[in-house]
Amino acid sequence: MAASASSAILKLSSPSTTTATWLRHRPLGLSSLSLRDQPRRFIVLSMDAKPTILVSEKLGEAGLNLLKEFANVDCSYNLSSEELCTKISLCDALIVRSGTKVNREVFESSAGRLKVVGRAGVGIDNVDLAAATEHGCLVVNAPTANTVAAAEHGIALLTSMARNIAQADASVKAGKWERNKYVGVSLVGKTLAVMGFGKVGSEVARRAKGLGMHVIAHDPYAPADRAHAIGVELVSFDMAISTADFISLHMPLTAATSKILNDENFAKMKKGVRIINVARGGVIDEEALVKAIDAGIVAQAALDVFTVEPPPKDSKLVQHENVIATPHLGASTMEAQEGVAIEIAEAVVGALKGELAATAVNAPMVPAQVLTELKPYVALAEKLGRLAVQLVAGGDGVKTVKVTYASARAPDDLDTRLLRAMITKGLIEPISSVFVNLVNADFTAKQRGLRITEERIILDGSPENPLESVKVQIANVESKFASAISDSGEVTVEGRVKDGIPHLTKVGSFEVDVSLEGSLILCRQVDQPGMIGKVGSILGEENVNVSFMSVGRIAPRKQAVMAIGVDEEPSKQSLKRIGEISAVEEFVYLKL
Ligand SMILES: NC(=O)c1ccc[n+]([C@@H]2O[C@H](COP(=O)([O-])OP(=O)(O)OC[C@H]3O[C@@H](n4cnc5c(N)ncnc54)[C@H](O)[C@@H]3O)[C@@H](O)[C@H]2O)c1
Ligand SMILES: O=C(O)[C@H](O)COP(=O)(O)O
Repeated sequence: MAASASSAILKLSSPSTTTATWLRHRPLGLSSLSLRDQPRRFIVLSMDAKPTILVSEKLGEAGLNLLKEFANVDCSYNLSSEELCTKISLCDALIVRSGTKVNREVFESSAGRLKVVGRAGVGIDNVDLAAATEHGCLVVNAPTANTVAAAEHGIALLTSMARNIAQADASVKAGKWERNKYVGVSLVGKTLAVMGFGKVGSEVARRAKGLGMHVIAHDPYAPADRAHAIGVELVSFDMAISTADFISLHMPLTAATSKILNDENFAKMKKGVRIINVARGGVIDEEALVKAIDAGIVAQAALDVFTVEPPPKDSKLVQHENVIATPHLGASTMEAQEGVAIEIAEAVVGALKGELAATAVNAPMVPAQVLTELKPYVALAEKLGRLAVQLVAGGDGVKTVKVTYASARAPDDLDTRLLRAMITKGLIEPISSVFVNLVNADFTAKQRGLRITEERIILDGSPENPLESVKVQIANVESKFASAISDSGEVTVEGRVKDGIPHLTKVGSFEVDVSLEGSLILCRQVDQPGMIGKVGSILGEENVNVSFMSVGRIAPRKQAVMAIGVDEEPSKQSLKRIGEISAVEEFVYLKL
């Protein structure tokens, strides 16, 4: 195919604006339909019916009020898993604390309607993140509002364990006066090992220093200077557990931390060590802990969290006289619960409105100002993906896609994750029943064996706009519109944003200029007078409004590609008549 040439533009009506689609979902009220049955039109939720938010555990009043301003709120506590699965198909968002298991079945039962899971707290080990991501469901948490409450509870357990407060209180209430039995141990000068030096761990460390303790910490990912700043030394795991008089656990429950305190590690501890756990029950092998207490290795344990919550009534661990227990109260202060409720309500409402959440757990975080700037480019990216895949003969063969961004911005000043996700959405949705958004785009591409590579072209000049152009190329495929194959052999479409509107500027090697709205007809023809009129009158006869027309040609009277934007879908008969115009060599109709 010859190189590109000049392009003539004929603007016929003014285009309307498009809306960013990073978390677009299927329309409300269609949850009972299968994915395949559902229309391929996506809407931004806030523009349509009021969403429904299910709150499955007690949430602070201030948060509930925020939710109610925006959505129908269903507060249904203590649901069985079956009840949750039944309700979820009618909900757009779910808000939980640690007591609700949001497993794969929940996402499957939602049939695609659930867009956001909000965890009103830190730990997300009760949410199946992989399943959420696969279903394109965003998970957000409230990571900061209960930090101080958890740290204070850790210190409360530490001090009350050291002075036998719980046992002594029970004894006095039972009418006894056992002053010799409840002699405690002092904290000052003792070594506390903080395992997990994150938000809660560092606050515990700070407070323990105030009690005169020597504080060390183990955290493979914590920066040493943050620890030094509060006078804490970061040490190895073995050093921490073998030198400590008190061990306080503050790491998340992950595959790596599951049962990290086990027989082997209890054996390394100092005899008489005391353990505090306000993290997650699963980080301790509870049977091993009972054995370690019975063997005198562990003198006492103070536990707020358990592998199974609530623990069985006859739990040896809970019943042990050297163990004090609280029912997962770390985050339960009035202040923390109000804070958590507001934090999660804002995150969930924001996500439902299509804003990117700062506390997203399973999606890349794109700051709001970047999102605003990228909005028209997001629409462009999705449309280029849709066009490119529809130009492929038998779209299923699409495996290798190259995206080229031309920009005057420095490489680290352009976040392309959102654009890549939207190109992926555009590439996959027209040829499948899969729904793609920012959350599941990379996963879905990988699952379908779609390899997307990205390249940057750095342009000279002032970087007023984030991007000059975006080019999408699909390699190793045939096209149903041969002119869409560029000189280098790929199906190629290129576009840019003009006055906030996405435009198609190149097809194959032909330059065109057509605003990307409605649908598009591409025709290759021998350039000659009267072509625009002929096509325009066929469409006009059936009242199809032409929004844009542009002709890109190699040279006068040689081959040209005409791009025609149409507001309505032309009938098959009209398309056939366009194809029958003698100068038309090939044509294709593409839905945007
Ligand atoms: N009991 C409660 O009510 C309550 C309240 C709040 C938080 N929590 C729990 O406390 C834990 C900490 O919460 P946070 O807000 O401080 O989280 P955080 O993410 O700020 O801190 C966790 C820290 O653990 C570290 N870590 C990860 N793997 C580790 C490992 N193998 N060994 C040592 N450190 C490791 C991380 O680097 C991080 O610094 C979480 O499990 C959370 O669910 C419980
Ligand atoms: O991870 C957390 O935030 C805490 O464990 C609090 O859990 P809760 O919200 O169930 O009290």
